Amino acid sequence: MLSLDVQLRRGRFERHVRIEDAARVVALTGPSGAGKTTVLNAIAGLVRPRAGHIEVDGRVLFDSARGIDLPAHRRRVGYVFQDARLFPHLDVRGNLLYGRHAAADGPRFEPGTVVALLGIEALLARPTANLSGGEAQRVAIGRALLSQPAILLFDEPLSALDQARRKELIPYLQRVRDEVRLPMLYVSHHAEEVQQLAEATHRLD
Ligand SMILES: Nc1ncnc2c1ncn2[C@@H]1O[C@H](COP(=O)(O)OP(=O)(O)OP(=O)(O)O)[C@@H](O)[C@H]1O
Repeated sequence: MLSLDVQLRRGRFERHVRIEDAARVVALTGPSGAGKTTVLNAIAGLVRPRAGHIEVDGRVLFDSARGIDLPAHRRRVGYVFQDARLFPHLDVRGNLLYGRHAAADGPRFEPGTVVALLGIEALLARPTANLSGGEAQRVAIGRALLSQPAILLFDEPLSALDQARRKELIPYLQRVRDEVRLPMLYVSHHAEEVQQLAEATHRLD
């Protein structure tokens, strides 16, 4: 699970955030500019907190008092953004395998399992340019899983989709939640989405 207690600063924005929750799937909500993306970026190692600590399942990613600050590529964070951010020069298979890592203790997520979980078998040879928004997000989630993450971060992954596509993607997110059983931090503005996906909610005001 996630244990985070950090002092964040981005330009003139400064705030303290503490998330200690026994729940495995936590939604992060709050108004625009409250710092939700900054929290995700701090966990991913893309923003350095001024002070504090970040732990995932007891593994320390950052601890200012102990001088620990793992580089982003060693944090084992799977990050899914609003837009899928797929590589346009690679087909779906190439995107899935791009960030593939063999974890030291053997890969936990295999391509075949991940492809089946997300229902993307038929897309493997497709270029990414003509995927629908929902298909692209499923590929982005698959790519994140194949990097063998210890935690999944979602930054409003449904917000670029229309209502119908949102409804289509929710069951896949629920399957990921229930079958891969990783800690998840899920940023969303939508109460209904939060209620369908998260076990607990942490609000930044
Ligand atoms: N690189 C940066 N330089 C300066 N200020 C920044 C930078 N990145 C973010 N900020 C500021 O930090 C604050 C928090 O931004 P952040 O993107 O984390 O908010 P958010 O809660 O995710 O908002 P939204 O819901 O609109 O995505 C904002 O005031 C933003 O302007």
